[in-house]
Amino acid sequence: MSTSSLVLILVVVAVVLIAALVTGVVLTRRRRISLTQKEETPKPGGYQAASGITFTPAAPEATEAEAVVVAEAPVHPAPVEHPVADRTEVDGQPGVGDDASVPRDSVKRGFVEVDLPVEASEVEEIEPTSGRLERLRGKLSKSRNAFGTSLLGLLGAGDLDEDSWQDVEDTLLIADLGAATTTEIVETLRAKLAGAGVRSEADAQKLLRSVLVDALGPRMDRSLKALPHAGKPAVLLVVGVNGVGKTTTTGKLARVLVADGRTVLLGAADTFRAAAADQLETWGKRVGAETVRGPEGGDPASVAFDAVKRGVDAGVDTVLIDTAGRLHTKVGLMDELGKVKRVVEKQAVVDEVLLVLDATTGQNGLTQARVFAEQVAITGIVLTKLDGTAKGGIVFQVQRELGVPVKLVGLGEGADHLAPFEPGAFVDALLG
Ligand SMILES: Nc1nc2c(ncn2[C@@H]2O[C@H](COP(=O)(O)OP(=O)(O)OP(=O)(O)O)[C@@H](O)[C@H]2O)c(=O)[nH]1
Repeated sequence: MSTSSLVLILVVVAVVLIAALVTGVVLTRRRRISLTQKEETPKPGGYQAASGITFTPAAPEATEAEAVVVAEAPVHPAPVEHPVADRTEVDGQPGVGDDASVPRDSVKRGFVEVDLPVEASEVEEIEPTSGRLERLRGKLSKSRNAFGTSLLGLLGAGDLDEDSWQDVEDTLLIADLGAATTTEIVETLRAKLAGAGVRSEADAQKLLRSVLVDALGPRMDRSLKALPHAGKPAVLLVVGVNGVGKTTTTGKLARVLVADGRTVLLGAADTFRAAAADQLETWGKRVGAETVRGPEGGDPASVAFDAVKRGVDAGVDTVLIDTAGRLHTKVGLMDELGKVKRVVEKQAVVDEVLLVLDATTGQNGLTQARVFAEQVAITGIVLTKLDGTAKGGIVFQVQRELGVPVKLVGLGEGADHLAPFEPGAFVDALLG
């Protein structure tokens, strides 16, 4: 073999080796890029499961997008906008400076930034809601002294003469049961006492208990319509004149719901009182609930609208709206209340309109109740400050007047001093 043939063979072998090497490198790189892309693609549902389990236990049915927004809700009051329409780049190149737009996955980045452990540790322990009325029965001591004790003393004494029956009637009237309820109760007691053979205070207590419980409409539906339906949150409006305890009740109610594992959003539609929104926001923070508020003196209906919209977008279970209570005798405020309800109803059903009444105001509270009931359909009454009055009998009267059940009672300024109203437990507390 000549030298030139040997050189030719070596050159051919070298070319083949180089070609094989280049092909191998290219194939290897392609394979690695392909693998990296697969790893970056999220597994279906993986993101949703993580956020749902960790942050949204009350809404496992939420879609992936909803779950992410809900997870952000307690810590990011302002909704994360997706300004797709504002995207300025049209050539596929990233914008710079003022032309830069938010990437499509910006919501997920927000989710990563959420500092939940800190927020969670600040959320307070909430007292269990069941049995609260029994636990708080001591708070009704003023009414018990004025009402139960004297009634039992009168009835337990045996046969009652007309003067004693007059005393029974006066006791009921002084306790604010109202004329109609008092007459009804006295007539029932007279009829039953005659045939029941009451000989001791224990007999009298048993009879009195059953008559009073019956007068409180024990079969009225006192459940709070506060659970989501048709994929939307329940919406509750809290109404009443100023100072009765609307904001406090809204805050206490948020705690009750959170204690039951619900997600809550608060709407500060009381834009008339400077501190009301701050007060509500503080209540919200204590249970990790977001508060939507507007400018002071702003349009309450607009705040209520924004709150419900935010609640729907965030997928919360319940939206509680605290309304303004100034000037209840002025047509303006009542018109405003009607407007708040109508505006909210453009987005979701208003499930409850809770009228808050201050039990210490007696007849004045009833006058307020009538004015409010003419404007909006009241679905439930919250009677506050029962701890501060000897006139717990207002419960009987207000239910009778409005034909609407007392659903909750306020028994103190403490954060958990709000109890579901239960006729049996209430009468037991009054009778000792
Ligand atoms: N003792 C007692 N005080 C209560 C109860 N509920 C509310 N309060 C107090 O009543 C006062 C007024 O309560 P708010 O919640 O600010 O009343 P509001 O109706 O929102 O008042 P405006 O915002 O002015 O309309 C506060 O000092 C509350 O602590 C209750 O059940 N018992």
